[in-house]
Amino acid sequence: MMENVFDYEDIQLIPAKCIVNSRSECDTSVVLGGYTFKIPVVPANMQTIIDEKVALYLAENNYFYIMHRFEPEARITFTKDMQHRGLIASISVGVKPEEYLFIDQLVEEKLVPEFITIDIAHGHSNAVINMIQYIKEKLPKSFVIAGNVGTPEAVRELEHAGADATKVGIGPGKVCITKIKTGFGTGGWQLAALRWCAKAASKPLIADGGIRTHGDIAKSIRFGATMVMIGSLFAGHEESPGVTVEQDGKLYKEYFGSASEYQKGEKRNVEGKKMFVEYKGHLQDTLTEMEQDLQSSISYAGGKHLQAIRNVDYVVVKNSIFNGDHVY
Ligand SMILES: NC(=O)C1=CN([C@@H]2O[C@H](COP(=O)(O)OP(=O)(O)OC[C@H]3O[C@@H](n4cnc5c(N)ncnc54)[C@H](OP(=O)(O)O)[C@@H]3O)[C@@H](O)[C@H]2O)C=CC1
Ligand SMILES: Nc1nc2c(ncn2[C@@H]2O[C@H](COP(=O)(O)O)[C@@H](O)[C@H]2O)c(=O)[nH]1
Repeated sequence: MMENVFDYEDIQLIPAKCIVNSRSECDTSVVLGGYTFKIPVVPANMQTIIDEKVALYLAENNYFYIMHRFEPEARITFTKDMQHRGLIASISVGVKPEEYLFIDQLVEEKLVPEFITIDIAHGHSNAVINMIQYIKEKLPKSFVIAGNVGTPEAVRELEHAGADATKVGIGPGKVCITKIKTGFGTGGWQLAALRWCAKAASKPLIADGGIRTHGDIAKSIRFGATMVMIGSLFAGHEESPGVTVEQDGKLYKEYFGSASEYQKGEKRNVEGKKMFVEYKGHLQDTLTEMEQDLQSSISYAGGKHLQAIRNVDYVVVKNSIFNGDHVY
């Protein structure tokens, strides 16, 4: 049994002496797969979070992106288009037999996506291990992100199979009902699970799900993440692909799980739900605010680079950091 578990809301990082005169001196950039990105954040590869337009915007502006896998036939054209523009191609795959044919098709067309993410709910499986090995054999230059996992054994096995990074988080997502329907996952202790996985990881970890505030990004870095994947905080933008609805004069955007009935088109093995989040303007405003908040985090960590956050002390303040306040 795991003891002393905690989640984002239970932790406060402890400030160290500031070494900058302005937060603008703090550098939030991160390197993944040999590419440098502006912030250690990637919008979730879900259909209400990213589409071709959002992917293009992110890539053109040096933000990491991962295109979803729910329009499988569009991926070849997408990869060609992005690379034709001199941008990275970062796509997702599943593990069913047709996905092996898709990898073969990439090879036939001499297309090598810079990033391929294997996007599966229970990533600690032979199905994912076999897919990692297949991609690494056929497209050795593609950077493979594999997941999702929630244990050090899983991180070790996927890294051993050839994954270049692993994605941690089973059940902490805002539209996730895995924890309720199956009793399993890292929901409620995602940050502690990340720390546990980080002890085994020899390659980058992506913390996926459960980020509710920008401070949670810094906390993820502190506990071992190189990057964080975020869904709900990106769902409410003008550019977000989810449908916009109006109720009582207020705008909302649709956000649904990749394992929801809405995504699957059927009620079979449903582990996700749909919700509406408040409309919050343009994507770039959120990205800029995330960058500024992270610059501030770095200054509190007493450094000039993200790495400084890794070294700070922390306290566990069980469920109390909001003091009854709302997040915003
Ligand atoms: N991060 C998270 O907590 C979660 C994320 N999701 C998201 O939902 C989407 C759908 O995920 P997923 O169902 O994995 O993908 P798929 O629907 O593509 O399923 C992939 C394959 O794995 C099998 N499979 C799925 N779950 C299990 C399991 N628990 N044990 C054994 N085999 C399994 C499926 O068969 P069969 O359906 O017949 O079992 C299928 O053959 C993904 O985008 C994923 O990221 C879903 C749940 C949790
Ligand atoms: N259990 C489920 N998890 C899902 C589903 N669709 C996506 N996800 C995961 O959630 C995160 C985003 O989390 P958020 O807290 O930032 O909103 C995403 O990246 C997936 O890993 C689903 O249907 N069921």
